[in-house]
Amino acid sequence: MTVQTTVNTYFNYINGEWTPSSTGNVDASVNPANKNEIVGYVQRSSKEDLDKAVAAAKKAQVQWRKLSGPARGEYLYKIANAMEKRIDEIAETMTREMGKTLPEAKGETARGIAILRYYAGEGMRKIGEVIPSSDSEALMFTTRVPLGVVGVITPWNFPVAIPIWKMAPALVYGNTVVLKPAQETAVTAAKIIECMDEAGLPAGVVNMVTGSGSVIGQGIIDHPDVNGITFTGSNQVGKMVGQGALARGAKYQLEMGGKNPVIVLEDADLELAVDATISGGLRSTGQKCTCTSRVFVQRGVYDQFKEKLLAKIKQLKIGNGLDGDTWMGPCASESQLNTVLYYIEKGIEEGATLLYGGGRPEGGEFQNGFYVQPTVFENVSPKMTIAQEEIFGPVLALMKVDTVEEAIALANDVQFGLSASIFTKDISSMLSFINEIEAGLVRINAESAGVELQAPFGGMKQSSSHSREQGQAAIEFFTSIKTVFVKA
Ligand SMILES: NC(=O)C1=CN([C@@H]2O[C@H](COP(=O)(O)OP(=O)(O)OC[C@H]3O[C@@H](n4cnc5c(N)ncnc54)[C@H](O)[C@@H]3O)[C@@H](O)[C@H]2O)C=CC1
Ligand SMILES: O=C(O)CCC(=O)C(=O)O
Repeated sequence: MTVQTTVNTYFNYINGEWTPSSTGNVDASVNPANKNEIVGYVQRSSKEDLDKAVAAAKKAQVQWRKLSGPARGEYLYKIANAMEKRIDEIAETMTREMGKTLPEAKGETARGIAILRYYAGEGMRKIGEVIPSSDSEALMFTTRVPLGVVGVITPWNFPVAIPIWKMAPALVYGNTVVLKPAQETAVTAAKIIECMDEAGLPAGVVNMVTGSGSVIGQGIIDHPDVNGITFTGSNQVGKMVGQGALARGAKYQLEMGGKNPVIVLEDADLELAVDATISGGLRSTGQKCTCTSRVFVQRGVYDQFKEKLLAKIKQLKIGNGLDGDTWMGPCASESQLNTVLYYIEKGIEEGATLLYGGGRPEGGEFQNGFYVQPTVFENVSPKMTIAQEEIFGPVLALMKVDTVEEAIALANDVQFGLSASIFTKDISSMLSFINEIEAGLVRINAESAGVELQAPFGGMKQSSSHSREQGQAAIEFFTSIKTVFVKA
């Protein structure tokens, strides 16, 4: 057992001040690689704390929206610089709090910095266009205005990138923010906010309130002064956010689950397909909404693909994400581990064949962490639970197909439509896939996970609210268009 000497307590950030919750209660954020290690204590806040944060954001918005886009962008550059100085500390905190490996955590933090710089630049780009009026003496154009106060509700799987890809565009387009990060990764979130504070962001422009989803998340949904809500997380909660926001006329944006397919055709580069399936399915312990979970392999290469896949998976080193040779860390929490184990049991119960993994690794350092083995099933039929529901763990379901048409039809036979990949050299198979696949991210000869910050991100069907985040698409959510007609 690790002996800890000091464990920091992290406060809410309200109106530019680090503020303890009025409840006096805190939650321990634990290290999923070693549940005896507490990474920090975070506030278990009340509706009263949230009300203060929303009031601060509302007040600050009056001045913040008056700044020019380039001036707001300058603040984002400063935040990026502050984060860059602390990249190692933030990445290490993320690994200790959430479990992903240190290189992944560092990559994610670097991505957060790049996102801030991207949106800093967006502060200088156009926000409207001139449209010819039918009146030749009039000027007609569009401009954009901020929504006001934006509630940002985020999950634990990308504790830096997701809050930043929501907050950076919110801010640059003139909104103020109340962030409610996942309680599981609230220490990492506090470190991002510390960088915002160090960058001298005016008081109230960004606020953070930590606590339970049912109190603080629901409080954001219901708050009359929160004008827009951007959410990433489970479908169940996403629907509550959407319905609650709609009921009071607030704007909302939801990014939710995936059940992402990979199709491997007979002409595929099998080494590439195997590596991409492993990376797309098992990196971050399968805890990405873009993770590969179903693999449709054409009959002629099925056995070869399976053998290569299993041989490589057997080599993967599971362990603490801080250890240099670890490839896959633990699940992010005990509850996520239990969810993954539940789905593995369900797969076995419903008659799928377990090819590899299926349980918790035993012995030594694994005893105190939320570890699970990478797991591969075959003989999975399309209606089985493990072929339909999001698992959010390192579990792959292999399915044999005869044709590309069959593969695409089965790939589409789920409620989700986030990301999808195909491995082939045949241009007509690629084109059928691009046209027919029901997914917001369509990937050819590349893994299903992998998002570029300058491109639109979002899903079809039940994976999102049909909106897109990131890149220039973000302006659509974080602003309202005004169509202006001017006649002298
Ligand atoms: N699409 C994605 O990126 C993610 C999907 N998930 C899926 O969700 C499952 C459960 O993970 P959770 O962390 O429990 O996700 P969740 O949807 O419960 O949590 C996401 C965020 O919503 C907040 N929240 C929870 N209840 C709320 C409520 N009633 N009102 C408003 N906000 C609320 C949480 O505190 C957190 O900040 C995972 O197993 C996975 O399948 C989880 C995280 C990310
Ligand atoms: O794959 C990525 O980088 C982003 C995935 C994502 O948005 C998520 O898992 O919530």
